[in-house]
Amino acid sequence: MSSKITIIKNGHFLVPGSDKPVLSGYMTLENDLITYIGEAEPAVEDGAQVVDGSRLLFMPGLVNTHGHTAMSLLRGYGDDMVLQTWLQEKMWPMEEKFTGDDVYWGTSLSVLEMLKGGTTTFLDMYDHMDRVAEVTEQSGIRAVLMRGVIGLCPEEVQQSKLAEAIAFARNWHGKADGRITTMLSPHAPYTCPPEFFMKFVQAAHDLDLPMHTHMSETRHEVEQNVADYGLRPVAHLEKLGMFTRPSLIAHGVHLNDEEIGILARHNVGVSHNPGSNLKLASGVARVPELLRAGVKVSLGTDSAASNNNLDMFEEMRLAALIHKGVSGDPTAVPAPEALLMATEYGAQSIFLSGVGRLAAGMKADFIALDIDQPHMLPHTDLLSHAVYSASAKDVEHVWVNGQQVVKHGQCLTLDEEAIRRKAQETFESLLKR
Ligand SMILES: N[C@@H](CCSC[C@H]1O[C@@H](n2cnc3c(=O)[nH]cnc32)[C@H](O)[C@@H]1O)C(=O)O
Ligand SMILES: [Zn+2]
Repeated sequence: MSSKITIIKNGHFLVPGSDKPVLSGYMTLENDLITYIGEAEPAVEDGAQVVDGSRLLFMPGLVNTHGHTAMSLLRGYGDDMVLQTWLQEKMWPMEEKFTGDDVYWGTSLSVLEMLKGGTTTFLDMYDHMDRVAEVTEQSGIRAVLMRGVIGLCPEEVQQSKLAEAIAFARNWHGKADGRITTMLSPHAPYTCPPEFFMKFVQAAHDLDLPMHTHMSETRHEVEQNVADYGLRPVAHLEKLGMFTRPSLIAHGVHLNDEEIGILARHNVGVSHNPGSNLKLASGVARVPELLRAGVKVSLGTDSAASNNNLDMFEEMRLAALIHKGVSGDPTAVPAPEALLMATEYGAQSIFLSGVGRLAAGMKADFIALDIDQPHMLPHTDLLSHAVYSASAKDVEHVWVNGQQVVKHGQCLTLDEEAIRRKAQETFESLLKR
């Protein structure tokens, strides 16, 4: 098969953390990989597709490291309540009715929103995961998928959920041209009893897979964990062996210094979800302290039912702003760090190598923003604009694994009209069931 070669000319490219964080020049792609990025014009081969990059800002695709995509169907269905009430009174009763088809359409809605908004990789912890994998295959997006498991049920049900999680992780790891990888994810220490949680740890060892869970999201959770097990959640999960596996925890809002030390020592990543944490009044995670301790902090939206959108630009901006406000230090989480959290650190924290940065040899997962709009001018510092001024609506083009999936704001891989109609119909039918 002949190679597909693309050259982007006269663009601006974001390379946070490098000597030239805003580079003006050229980028070339060959099939699924970036083969060159630099100021000098590379030789163009015959038959290469040429993209005019002027008026566009190219940056790595955003990596959303925590979410429950099908819950977009419940966007706006439970606002202004704390986590436990929101879960028990609003989310769980509705989710109990979700069929595979519902998850298919809810996930399609989310993936459409994410791709159009510049997210090229997402993590999903949910149910009916075969259908989530199906949407991932069709849409061209990259995903780290796992069957989330709540263990507040009889032992036989626990066992069958665990078996399902294992089968899913085994079947789909490396599928869709390598765009899908898998992990194992007990939902949370407060929904999975210790012996059950440990079965996931054992399975993760057997399958050599990383682990993911919700942890230390609310003060109530921490107090309850101490009351039930005599330990705060971090020490509890350490004791259950989770951190003997490569791990990522979602939220980590309520952590003391000792716990931050434990996470750093075991190289455990934290998916920071500022929008969801603010909306559910869970609190503000100690991100500057986590970063200072060397913990890999990435960004996630959580579901659209607690956010209420999947705009990773908003998450990046929130992360860059709230920690300044809370600490009184304007240098807390500066723009390049927020951008790294949304890209390179994100990829690393979900164990994807070769994703998250514009560099030769990396996967061609990148996006282009329209920088000709009033809120993106003048071009003082385009990296600053990407973090402090931009939003999902500015995304003009998106490539994943070398394939263009969004062109001039239109998704090329999904049937947008069908998704719009089905999302509305599905929500209405859920209300009647
Ligand atoms: N229904 C599954 C479990 C699904 S895992 C994903 C779960 O996470 C829940 N969820 C969504 N956001 C949050 C959050 O911020 N904290 C804790 N749980 C959440 C969501 O309602 C969903 O039930 C079972 O059979 O065991
Ligand atoms: Zn969650």
